[in-house]
Amino acid sequence: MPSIPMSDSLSPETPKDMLKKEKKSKHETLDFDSTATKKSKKEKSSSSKKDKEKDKDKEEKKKKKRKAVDVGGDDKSDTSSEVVEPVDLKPKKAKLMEVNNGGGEEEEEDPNSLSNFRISRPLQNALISKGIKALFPIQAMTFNDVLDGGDLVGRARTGQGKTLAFVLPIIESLVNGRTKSLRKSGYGRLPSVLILLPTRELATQVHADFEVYGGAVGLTTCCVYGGSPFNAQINSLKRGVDVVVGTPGRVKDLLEKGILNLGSLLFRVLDEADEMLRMGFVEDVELILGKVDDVTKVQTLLFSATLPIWVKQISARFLKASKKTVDLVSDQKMKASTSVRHIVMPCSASARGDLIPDIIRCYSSGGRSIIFTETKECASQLATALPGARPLHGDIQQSQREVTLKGFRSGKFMTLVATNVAARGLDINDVQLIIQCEPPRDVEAYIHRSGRTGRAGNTGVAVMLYDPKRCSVNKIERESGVKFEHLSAPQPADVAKAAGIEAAESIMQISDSVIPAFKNAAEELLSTSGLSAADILAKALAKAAGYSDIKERSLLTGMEGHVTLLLQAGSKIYTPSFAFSLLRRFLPEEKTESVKGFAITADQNGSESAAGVSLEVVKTLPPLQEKEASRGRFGNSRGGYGGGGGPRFGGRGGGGYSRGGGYGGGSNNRFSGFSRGRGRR
Ligand SMILES: Nc1ncnc2c1ncn2[C@@H]1O[C@H](COP(=O)(O)OP(=O)(O)OP(=O)(O)O)[C@@H](O)[C@H]1O
Repeated sequence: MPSIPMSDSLSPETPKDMLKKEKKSKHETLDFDSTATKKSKKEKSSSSKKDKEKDKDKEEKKKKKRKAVDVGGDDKSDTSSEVVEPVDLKPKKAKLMEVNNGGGEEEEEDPNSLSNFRISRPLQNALISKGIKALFPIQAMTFNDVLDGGDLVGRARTGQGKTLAFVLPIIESLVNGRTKSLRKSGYGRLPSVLILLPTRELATQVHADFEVYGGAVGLTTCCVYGGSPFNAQINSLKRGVDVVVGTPGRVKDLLEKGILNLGSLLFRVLDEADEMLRMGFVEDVELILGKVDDVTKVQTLLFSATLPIWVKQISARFLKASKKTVDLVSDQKMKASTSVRHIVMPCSASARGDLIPDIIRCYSSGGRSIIFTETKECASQLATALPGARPLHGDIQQSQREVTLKGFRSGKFMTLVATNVAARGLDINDVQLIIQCEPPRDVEAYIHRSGRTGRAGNTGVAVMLYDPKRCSVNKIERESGVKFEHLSAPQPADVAKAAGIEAAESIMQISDSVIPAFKNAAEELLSTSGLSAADILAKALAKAAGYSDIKERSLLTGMEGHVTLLLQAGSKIYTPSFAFSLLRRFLPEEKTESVKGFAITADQNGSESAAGVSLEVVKTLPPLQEKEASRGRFGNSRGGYGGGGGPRFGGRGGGGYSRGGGYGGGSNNRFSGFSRGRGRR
């Protein structure tokens, strides 16, 4: 859809007969409305209260899983991500009737509860101390096979517990199971387990899991990755460890130096195998796997989000023919997390800095946010621009990366701006919001980035920004199986309303002791300002919330100081120049001059009943024609979307115009634009 940007020069003297009352858009449901969201949240919570009365215990358990974010309004079913048989991570309840004191009482038992698996008491205790009482499906479906010695290829969506799917049966096997007698012990022992992961951050994370759960049963673990000194790793390996977790490059180095010896290996695990391929670790991985002489003595487990040809080849070459494949994604359409609300929002690169804080305000529920950028420079710049944010990318020294991740995990700061270095596997508590500054190059990156939220059965929100004039979200939507919610940028006024409520709450918490000191000034203001007490208080709340002015924001680009208009005509609008000719016909030249860009709406087959031309301010963005569809037709057009130099259309947002007759016949085509608003924040 061509978009018409308009400057605040749209004068009030626009002919009255041209003005048309703002129509209620049929796309209104897409608009961000913080008050509506709040209302639906309240409604939702009140209905859950009723449920609670019915079954208090049940609801209590549910509440533990359902964290602060309410991801859906009442209309969620229309627009939210497609849910394809989500793997239910909540405890399953097989109900057993038991007679107790003469009365029937229901006792609930989870078939995946820890006690139903061959997990020793100390390990069970360690799991329970971390809040884990039952195995997740990928764990339950693989535990016995791994414990009994089988090779395995495992696949499950992000955040569904793939790590413990190998950590737990390996530990149990080494301590109580099949490999107990084979495991080396004593000073200088060779490792029994090798885990390969693509990044240092992931290696550190998996190492931490082995420390907690393996440590509980007396196993020691060492983590080896590049960018950190060799000495500590060498000393640890010389002393002897049971488990080595590392990245392929450093593991290979240690093997070649003769420091790491895989002669006693009982288990090897490739985690995020497809990412190791993508990162170019093919040769290293193959070399490392080839170091084991007798593969019959080693159990090999492979976990991967996708199964590209190399991963299949690796599994054919290095896993036993009897291997089992447990694939909880398989050919299901929905590859991304089903507990995440997937949103796409038009936004130009230059508007990101202003828009992102508002997105965080609207969608993070006060939790952590991770923002993904395509480049390291962009991550650094954005982290500098956003208050309280820190960058994480490959050019940052390893020691600093560790400090940053630690600070983010511990809540020292709540916004991380990262490149794909943080896309895979990172498991950070309470990440409520993922923002992707632009669509990633491949669908896997989308799946993994958005999978940093909505983990372990919790919910989350993933917002992907895109510039409709540069790219499309169709490919990612098609390949990930996600059904995106198309929302436009939250309007600063809506965000400010929510901020005002928070500011009012915080004002009420201020001690009465301040009143005497400020009362005179307040009374003076009241008597001299000419404003009502409510107006003055509104300004004070705005100040407390950090607002000094409020601008409108383009629905097409997220740019502040712009308003989006919708132009409709009774005949097809193929080019911006035709749209401009329409505008010129009805509006003064200076109005058309202020148009800053265009996009063509998707509904090419408009209503034939449209009698003439209308121009109106829109509150919600109608679906846009996809970039692929418009390429060629508008690519070289004069005054294209967001471009300068094209014909312009001036105007201040508000109202619109229409004129009957004129363009009869043909379908009703739409042409929307944005114009400068007035306010300033
Ligand atoms: N059985 C369980 N019960 C409760 N929480 C669990 C269970 N298993 C794992 N978790 C938690 O779920 C979270 C996600 O687990 P994990 O990081 O292993 O997921 P993943 O499938 O490897 O995700 P990704 O594909 O993103 O790497 C972790 O915080 C983990 O502690």
